[in-house]
Amino acid sequence: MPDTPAIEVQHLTKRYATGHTAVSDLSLTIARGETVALLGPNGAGKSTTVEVLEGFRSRTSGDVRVLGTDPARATRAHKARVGIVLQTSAEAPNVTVAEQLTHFGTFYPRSRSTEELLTATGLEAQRNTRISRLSGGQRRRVDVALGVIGYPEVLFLDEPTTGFDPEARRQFWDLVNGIKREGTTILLTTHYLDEAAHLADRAAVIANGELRALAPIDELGGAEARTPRVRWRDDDGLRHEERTTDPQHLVRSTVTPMHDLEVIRPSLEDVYLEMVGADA
Ligand SMILES: Nc1ncnc2c1ncn2[C@@H]1O[C@H](COP(=O)(O)OP(=O)(O)OP(=O)(O)O)[C@@H](O)[C@H]1O
Repeated sequence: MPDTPAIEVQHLTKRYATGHTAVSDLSLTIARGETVALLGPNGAGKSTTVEVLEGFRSRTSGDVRVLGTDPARATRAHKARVGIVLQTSAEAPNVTVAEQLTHFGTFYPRSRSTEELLTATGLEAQRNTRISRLSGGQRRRVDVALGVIGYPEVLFLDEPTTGFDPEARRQFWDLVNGIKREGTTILLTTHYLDEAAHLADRAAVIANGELRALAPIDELGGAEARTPRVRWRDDDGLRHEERTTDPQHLVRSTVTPMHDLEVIRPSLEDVYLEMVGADA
């Protein structure tokens, strides 16, 4: 059924045994081939949501489908269509990179060759290196190689570049963009807004277990949130602030002196922080 959305979440609620509601009435639909970034402060409910979608966690109520299947009732055939890159890696430390990739390939009905994966992840030079000897960034690449080994139609990436240096992060983005171009649907959890801006078609902002926004990154918060602000002090030292799409006009048409004049264009971070408010 190619018309089925890749991911469909309707009114998902998860209440833990502690009584804490981690996710509350969350609904979102992700089309096939789309990359969506899940953003939100610590404790917002991102991991809980993703774990329900991965089939690792039960839900209290609501309907969830991944490739048309309820992950709570997933068969082996369904699991083979989904790639998961968790925050913590599960590789065997004493085998080499090539051995690990070849071994995992046997778990899938159709798998990428070890050579293709080594090239795609830039790990050719480490093919005979034991996993325990890899740097954190190299290990993360192995994680991703294992996540995409079975040609997944949906890929879950949970904070994939935490701890990366800026260059490694850029290389990793190239890798993910390549996977994206193959038509893979990606749900990416990240705390880096620049990562979301580079990789995602849309971002879902979650705070306090609730979906606050789901929109293309450059439309998050709506036009109002992106309207520039003009700030100044008058002769008496009083502060003024106005939002306007035409700061030049405002400045020209103000007849009284404007001191400490500033024009502030809200950044993605400003828009995000305003959206998550006191939860950040
Ligand atoms: N097993 C659990 N039992 C009880 N409460 C939990 C459990 N796991 C998570 N929580 C709580 O549910 C809320 C949401 O947690 P979750 O891990 O989904 O947030 P998150 O958005 O992924 O946060 P982070 O960005 O820190 O990873 C938090 O208040 C957390 O303390």
